[in-house]
Amino acid sequence: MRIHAVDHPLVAHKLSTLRDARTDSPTFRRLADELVTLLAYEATREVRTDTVEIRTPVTATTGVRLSHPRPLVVPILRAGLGMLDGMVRLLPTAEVGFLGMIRDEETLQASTYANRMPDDLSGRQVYVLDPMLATGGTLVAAIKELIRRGADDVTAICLLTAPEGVRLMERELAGTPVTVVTASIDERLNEHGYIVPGLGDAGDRMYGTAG
Ligand SMILES: O=P(O)(O)OC[C@H]1O[C@H](OP(=O)(O)OP(=O)(O)O)[C@H](O)[C@@H]1O
Ligand SMILES: O=c1cc[nH]c(=O)[nH]1
Ligand SMILES: [Mg+2]
Repeated sequence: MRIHAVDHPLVAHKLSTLRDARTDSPTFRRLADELVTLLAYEATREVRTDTVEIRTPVTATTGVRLSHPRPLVVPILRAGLGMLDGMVRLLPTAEVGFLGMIRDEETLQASTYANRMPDDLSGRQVYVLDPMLATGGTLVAAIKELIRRGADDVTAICLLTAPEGVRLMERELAGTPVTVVTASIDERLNEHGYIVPGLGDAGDRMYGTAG
């Protein structure tokens, strides 16, 4: 497993406003959308392409186009849904699958309540969207399911990650073709499993359901 923390002033600027407890839901959604597009630029660096012949108004030349089969984008509901538009803006021809997962607030164990993805992912590049990698339970379970279905190249885009979650991913997904692209590796988890300094509950902040 590889992890890549994107070091860019625009990412840091947008992330700081996203973290701010005073940022309202509409602004939070807009910033999450903008951030995922910036992270997706890095995350798609190795998207598969084919060489094609093209003709400009001046001459014949070669170009590239995205390979078939098309990449699959999988947002993890709820909060990952807020990253989908920003991702498909860069990959408009991608296919989209859905995983609904929820973390128990007491045990911090993740469970799956919705699963709508192609059964056979053999030879597919997959991009998983989840803003928060905290304990790592959610993302490890999601990626194991993708690999079980045959995915041979998985990239997770997470706005924030915690070192504890990164370590779980490294342990559970050792030797698998998985990359995590993130805007930040934060300090730690608190006693409730929240990322510190973090941004709170991403789903609640995105959809205005906190409190
Ligand atoms: O790394 P973990 O410890 O598993 O935690 C991360 C998960 O927690 C949040 O989802 P949540 O369960 O709050 O669901 P929601 O998106 O519907 O709010 C977040 O969006 C991740 O999916
Ligand atoms: O800090 C955290 C941890 C898990 N899920 C969130 O939404 N936020
Ligand atoms: Mg939540």
